[in-house]
Amino acid sequence: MEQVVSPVPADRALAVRRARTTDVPTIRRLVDAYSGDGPRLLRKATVTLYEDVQEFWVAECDGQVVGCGALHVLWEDLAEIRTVAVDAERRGLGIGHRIVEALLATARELGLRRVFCLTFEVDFFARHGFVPLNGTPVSPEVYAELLASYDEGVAEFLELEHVKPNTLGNTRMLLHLRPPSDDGVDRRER
Ligand SMILES: CC(=O)SCCNC(=O)CCNC(=O)[C@H](O)C(C)(C)COP(=O)(O)OP(=O)(O)OC[C@H]1O[C@@H](n2cnc3c(N)ncnc32)[C@H](O)[C@@H]1OP(=O)(O)O
Repeated sequence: MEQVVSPVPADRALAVRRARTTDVPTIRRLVDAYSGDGPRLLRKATVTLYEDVQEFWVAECDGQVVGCGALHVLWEDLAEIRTVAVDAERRGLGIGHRIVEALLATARELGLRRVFCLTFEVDFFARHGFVPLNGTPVSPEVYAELLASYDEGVAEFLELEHVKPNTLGNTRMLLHLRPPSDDGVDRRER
């Protein structure tokens, strides 16, 4: 069930918008900052970031990109939030929560019902209603279809043996989204 997270104070000039190709070098730096030793983010080739740019949202503060996050659709009703990162000097200001809110709004627009994430930041995602889960929340038929994906994140979602070293210590989490009501007002479950 989704939960409402406190907004960033109004005095901060923060905009969360869809990423552009010109943001990729900054996204590259944000990903690199957290994908080294004790990796918190999956390493990504720059070409993959360009290929996936339409999945990304960025947070811009006073004209500077200071955070990013992506929503990767896995199946008809299911997506994954991935690659959420905030500049080390701007952490703890509510930017990460704003990015996740934008990704969840996108998930609802797409008609998705469930959002998965794999993370060390359990409390952060729990604030949005994500709960830990075991296993892979898809039917055996969908599991078999997902095996056809070349995406490494999908391999992590499927808990395939060759990517298990990437995911050690991470928690698998799932959020059930409530669809927007017919009158257009999105009433969140609490
Ligand atoms: C699925 C995945 O992508 S997993 C990978 C997650 N990313 C990483 O691990 C990379 C390294 N970590 C980061 O980049 C960041 O710390 C993130 C993305 C996890 C969080 O981003 P931040 O901008 O620091 O988070 P944000 O400030 O929104 O919230 C963190 C805490 O700051 C505090 N905070 C301070 N000021 C504020 C504010 N104005 N509004 C909201 N929260 C605030 C809160 O205590 C909040 O804690 P809460 O979760 O209990 O609400």
